Amino acid sequence: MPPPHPDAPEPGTRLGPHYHQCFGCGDEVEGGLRLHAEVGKDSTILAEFTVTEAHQGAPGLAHGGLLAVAFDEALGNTVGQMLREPAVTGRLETDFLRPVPVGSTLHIVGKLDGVAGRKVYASADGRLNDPDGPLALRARALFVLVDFSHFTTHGTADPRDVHPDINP
Ligand SMILES: CCCCCCCCCCCCCC(=O)SCCNC(=O)CCNC(=O)[C@H](O)C(C)(C)COP(=O)(O)OP(=O)(O)OC[C@H]1O[C@@H](n2cnc3c(N)ncnc32)[C@H](O)[C@@H]1OP(=O)(O)O
Repeated sequence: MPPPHPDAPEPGTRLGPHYHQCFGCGDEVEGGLRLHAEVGKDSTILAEFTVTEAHQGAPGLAHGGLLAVAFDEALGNTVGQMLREPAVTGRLETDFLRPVPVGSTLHIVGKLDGVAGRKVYASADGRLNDPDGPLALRARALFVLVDFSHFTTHGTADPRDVHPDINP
């Protein structure tokens, strides 16, 4: 494992949305997850979001795909903040261990597991209603480091939309 980038934010730093219209963390998306994140100890990212009625798959229960979005977001933040390089999800694997009811808050801890060339491995646990609550989900992901042009070539991004810190 490489050490975190020298410019990686310090533990305790609150991380705002990386993009205001991001479904995972944006504050301008109706029904979005509005996931909040901060830097934890030992190069972890602590993220949380509260399941609302907009996130249901069955009556009163969170949709599994939306829970996977939360992990994609938390893990993407872990990779991006700790390595300070743009990356995209190549693979995301999620174990659903317990149902997650509407109204509950999911507490996610993401960590880097390794880097091999452009491939970055990361994993996360999600606990119900308390950082020490019952384990509800586990996820593992492979992110691939990309040049910033990925977002301008394939998307409509103005660099400033994605993250002010990674403007060329
Ligand atoms: C900086 C500040 C940051 C701030 C925080 C930001 C927070 C952001 C939070 C956002 C969170 C949300 C985030 C989102 O939702 S990101 C949105 C969802 N993801 C995508 O749209 C990605 C779409 N895919 C692609 O663009 C390309 O396929 C990529 C770029 C991934 C690779 O195409 P590219 O042509 O560039 O590279 P390559 O094909 O030579 O592959 C390179 C290496 O990777 C390995 N590989 C690739 N795919 C897989 C796979 N599926 N399983 C296993 N391995 C895989 C591959 O074998 C090779 O390995 P090796 O042969 O070298 O050993």
